[in-house]
Amino acid sequence: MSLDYEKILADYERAKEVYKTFGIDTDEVLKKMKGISISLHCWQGDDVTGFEEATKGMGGGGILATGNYFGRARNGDELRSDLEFAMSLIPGKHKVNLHAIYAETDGKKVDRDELSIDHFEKWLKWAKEKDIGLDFNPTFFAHPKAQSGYTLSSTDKGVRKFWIKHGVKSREIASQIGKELKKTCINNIWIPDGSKDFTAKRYEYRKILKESLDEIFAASVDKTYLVDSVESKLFGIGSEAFVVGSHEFYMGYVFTSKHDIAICFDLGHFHPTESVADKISSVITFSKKVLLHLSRGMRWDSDHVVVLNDEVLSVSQEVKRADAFDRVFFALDFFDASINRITAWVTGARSALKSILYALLEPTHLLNEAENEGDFGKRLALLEEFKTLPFGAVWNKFCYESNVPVGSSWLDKVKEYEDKVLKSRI
Ligand SMILES: C[C@H](O)[C@H](O)[C@@H](O)C(=O)CO
Ligand SMILES: [Mn+2]
Repeated sequence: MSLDYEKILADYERAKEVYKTFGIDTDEVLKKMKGISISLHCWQGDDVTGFEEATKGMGGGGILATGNYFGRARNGDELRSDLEFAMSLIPGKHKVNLHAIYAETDGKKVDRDELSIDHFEKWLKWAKEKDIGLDFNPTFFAHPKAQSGYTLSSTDKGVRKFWIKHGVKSREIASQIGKELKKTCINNIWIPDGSKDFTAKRYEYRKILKESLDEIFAASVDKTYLVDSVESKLFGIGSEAFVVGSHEFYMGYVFTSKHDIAICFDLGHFHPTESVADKISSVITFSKKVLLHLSRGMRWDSDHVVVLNDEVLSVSQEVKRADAFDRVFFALDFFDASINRITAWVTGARSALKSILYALLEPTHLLNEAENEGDFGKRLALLEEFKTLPFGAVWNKFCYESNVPVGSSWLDKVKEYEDKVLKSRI
């Protein structure tokens, strides 16, 4: 269903008046929205397969994309074309998040410890053409040297050395990507290390991980555009009893390191009743940057497509209430192979952006006023009133102004692309 411009505009003008009575200038909010970018994870497009011939389908590290929908991107050109198409349906200008396994090596075997910026030339050229930023992730899974379940915390010196070198190379690549594009490039380290069952060696593994990270971060790289970050996890498939890189471990690490390292919170990496939204203000109090991996855990870290749920909304509200959009970076992290992968990207990205818009439209000053007056009933009542403000009309205007389909009409375009492009990949 699409709406015509006059209707979008009329609805918007009415919404603008309503928000004005609550002290919110919707035109200003729309201006802010145009400057907000989220990082689209390339791995939704191919079920985290990557382009390395030797490791394709190897899996591991608890990364599991379930489903068998046709049309998975099989190479860089297909993945870029799918991303480009997805981005044409998402309002705003966004970044693309790469993993090291998306290197393009012209058929040559280049192991992860030998990767360089040259292997990402096509991505760079494409990003320059599109004037978009790229983020980066070393890939510490789906590799023979990760099959023991330990990488940077391995007790095997050879294995550890290999992964440290991969970590160093990845930082170099991310730094160069940032410099080439003149845009921040976040290099996020997530490792799968852990144990399926009880271990008596938790302390030993964590000491080793600390040493490995120290080596990776000691290597000098130009940080003009590079933001380092580390991502924790509570448990994973195959690491149910113990995860070396836990939340406490990384909190300790970033707060004691002399290097400037952000902390990454993945919404699927905590106990289901734990609120990631609540963690943001704690971390930024100490001037640390935060990377968010927006995801949707279904009973566990299942990496379902992001929807506009309470969790995602509260995360955006916390960032808005702290006015921290310059210190908190939004990225998507889910992989669903059971539905059209472009529908997955667009749904997740549009929902993430809706949460940000919803948060920016919140008359937070009225909540603060009520709280300062000690009128907590008013605070609660206002929160409830805000839920039915005409947010949808502002969202539609944002889509319209961004030249992307308004309403659900983007689904027709996905269907066309599916028929024309994806079906031929079967
Ligand atoms: C592929 C990603 O790097 C990965 O999903 C990681 O960020 C994660 O969340 C692992 O559970
Ligand atoms: Mn993640």
